[in-house]
Amino acid sequence: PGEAADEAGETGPGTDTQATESGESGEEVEVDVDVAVVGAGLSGLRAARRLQAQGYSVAVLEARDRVGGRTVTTELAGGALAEGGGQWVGPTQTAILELADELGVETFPDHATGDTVLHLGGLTFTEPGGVSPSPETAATFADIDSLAMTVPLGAPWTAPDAAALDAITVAQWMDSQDLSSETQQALSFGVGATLSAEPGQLSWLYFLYYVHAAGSLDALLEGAQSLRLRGGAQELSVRMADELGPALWLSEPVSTVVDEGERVRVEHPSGPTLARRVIVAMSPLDADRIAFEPALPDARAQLQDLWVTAPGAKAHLVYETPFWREVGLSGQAFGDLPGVSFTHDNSGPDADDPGVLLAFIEPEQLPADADARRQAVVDAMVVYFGPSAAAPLDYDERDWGSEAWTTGCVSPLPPGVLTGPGPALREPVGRVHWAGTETAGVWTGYMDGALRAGVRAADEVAELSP
Ligand SMILES: Cc1cc2nc3c(=O)[nH]c(=O)nc-3n(C[C@H](O)[C@H](O)[C@H](O)COP(=O)(O)OP(=O)(O)OC[C@H]3O[C@@H](n4cnc5c(N)ncnc54)[C@H](O)[C@@H]3O)c2cc1C
Ligand SMILES: [Mg+2]
Repeated sequence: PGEAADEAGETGPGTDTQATESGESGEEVEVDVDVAVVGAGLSGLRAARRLQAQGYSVAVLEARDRVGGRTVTTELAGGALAEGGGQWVGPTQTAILELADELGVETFPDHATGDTVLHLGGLTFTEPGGVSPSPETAATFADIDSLAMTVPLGAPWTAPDAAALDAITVAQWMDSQDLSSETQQALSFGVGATLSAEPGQLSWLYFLYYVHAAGSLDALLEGAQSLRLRGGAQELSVRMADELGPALWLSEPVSTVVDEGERVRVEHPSGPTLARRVIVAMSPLDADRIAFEPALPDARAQLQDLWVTAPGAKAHLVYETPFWREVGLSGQAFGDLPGVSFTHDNSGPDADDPGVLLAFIEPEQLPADADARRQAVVDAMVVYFGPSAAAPLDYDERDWGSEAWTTGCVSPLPPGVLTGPGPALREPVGRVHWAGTETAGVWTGYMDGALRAGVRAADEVAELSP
């Protein structure tokens, strides 16, 4: 980037001052910034941070009035925090651990010691946490790990037998094996916990790709949930945003991206922003709500049309203390109560922090009225943890199914997508590049993958010296 580009970075988009540099054809091309990044989730912010550090001018355009995308932290009574979106990290998620370190955000161990509450068919009982799987389950998981390693990171469509693996669901694969019901349940639980899907919905190839991207099934089901971030996961985005300064534009939904050949015109309420290149940093389904001119190539358009995301919702209940710990409970409960099937201890790291119970809820199974829904969640907590749960100091709910700018949390792809238009996932279209956790080869679907994708997209753009 030249000096002119740096100047444009100081003034930001939508101003009269424009940088002028030679375009590829030798003609002068006017732009506001070198790179426009659409979306201020972890991926877009990471890309912008990297480009800015290398001297490129950037403008980050975010639809919401906040940064963080699928991570959002809300302060509740007593200073308790609700983690409305992504929250857990693990020891092999080095991209996020390194960034947290760089930004001064500490990690702390997730609390999961103690007995688990099970409530099934009207009966409540407890089970020691950390029960080890049967030898058969362990052997099946090891087989799945080996098969997953044959699926190339970032290019699952090139796996040997990709077409056959992508033609069946996880359920069909399970049926083809001679698995005990315990192993089937363990795998079904894993599919539900990681991708909010039933085994009958999910492509077998996609699941193997997800396992390889995480390193192993154990990394996916255990490791990925072992640490949390002090101050909440959104803090990473808030700190990256602080450093970006005026290059960040909130409440600026991008409606249209016009590739004019030597520059891109990005339309948003106080735009347009003119950039040499654009990084669209969101899931393919969210990107599908932006109009692209000229029209996207067939494969990319088809990918966006076929992409699937699963909604998800979390409720947080604040108590004076984590009272369940005193009676040896972990705060984890699994049960068949409608709409509240899983809970977790989401208290803060310090001894005097209030107690926080997180409930993964299914809003469609709960009353539509907000007060009645809250009461139903509280009632479920009483069933799981006793009368001490009856009067929370505070309550927070986040339903991603009703958020304007996010279609869903994770992407449970059905058969046929990866081996269909899959290769269009990361393929730049003219001057438009793609980030977002869905494009990550390592830890795809996770916050760590979002950061890796941001770095990769930034390097892709820098390599072309925009
Ligand atoms: C409930 C839930 C629980 C999760 N749990 C975990 C977990 O424990 N650990 C983990 O690692 N991951 C978890 N995840 C996944 C993790 O949050 C995501 O992988 C990650 O945050 C994605 O980051 P991203 O930047 O790729 O996308 P996003 O965060 O989705 O960012 C996209 C951004 O683009 C913006 N945008 C959309 N459309 C436009 C437009 N037209 N113009 C401008 N801006 C636009 C959006 O507002 C958003 O800010 C969870 C997600 C959810 C929802
Ligand atoms: Mg479309």
